[in-house]
Amino acid sequence: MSDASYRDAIFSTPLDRVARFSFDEQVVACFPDMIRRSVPGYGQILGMLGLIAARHLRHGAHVYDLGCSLGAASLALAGQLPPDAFRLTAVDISPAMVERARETLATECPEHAIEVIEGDIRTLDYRPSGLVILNFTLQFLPPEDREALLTRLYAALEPGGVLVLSEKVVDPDERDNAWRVERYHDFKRANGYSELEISQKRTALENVLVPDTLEAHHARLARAGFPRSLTWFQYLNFASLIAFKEA
Ligand SMILES: C[S@@+](CC[C@H](N)C(=O)[O-])C[C@H]1O[C@@H](n2cnc3c(N)ncnc32)[C@H](O)[C@@H]1O
Ligand SMILES: O=C(O)C(=O)C[C@]1(C(=O)O)C=C[C@@H](O)C=C1
Repeated sequence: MSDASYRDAIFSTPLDRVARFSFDEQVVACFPDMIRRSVPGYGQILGMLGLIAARHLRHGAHVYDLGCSLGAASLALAGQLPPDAFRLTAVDISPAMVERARETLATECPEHAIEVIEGDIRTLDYRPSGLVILNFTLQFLPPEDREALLTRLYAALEPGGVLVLSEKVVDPDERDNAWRVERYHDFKRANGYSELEISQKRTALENVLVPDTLEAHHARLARAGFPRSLTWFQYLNFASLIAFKEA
């Protein structure tokens, strides 16, 4: 997938006006490089999805990859589980993402039953599923729409089903939060991003990516119906949670 990807240089030159970040063709063209250089632990999280599925997924159960972008989470599952282990629906609202994800998944894992659909995950009709993946997607929904989606996903999960939720997070302690964000910017610099790129992207993401605290995530998952959730991964201000439906 990354073979056809360009290096992310979107925010490398000064922009008169930094537009709101959007998942358009320009982002699609460099997305694998952008997300790998911008999300600490991204590869490790993808690597765990197959192991989580192997432990929690009933053979042949349905999986959703919501806000799939180029299908990296679906691809990770297909790389780790045989074709008869699951069926999967990957969904994204960006036509440019969906087009590329379709091509990639058809080429890379033709044996697996994976469909890619263009749609809004807030209004989709969900079928009974064993695993739902929200890998850095919920953070892009308006905060007021998040609980309703999780409530619908809880209802769609089969007994024993699990939801994996990866997010950029904020720390409620101002000093701790500042430390994490500063080290995150160091992480970006170490990955080749300039001060200009870091600051212009930050502006572009304002009010587009609205992060919650881990506490807010766990409380919201509980209100949505999940009796238990835990944070299984954290790297600076990026985390992944798993929420369980009772068996
Ligand atoms: C950071 S990317 C997700 C990365 C991807 N899950 C991965 O693991 O590589 C967020 C994605 O969510 C999608 N998205 C945002 N709002 C959405 C919505 N309401 N319905 C469906 N997809 C949405 C965006 O188009 C974008 O592709
Ligand atoms: O670059 C940042 O500051 C990010 O928050 C990274 C992040 C994300 O968390 O989704 C933001 C937008 C792109 O989708 C890729 C990664």
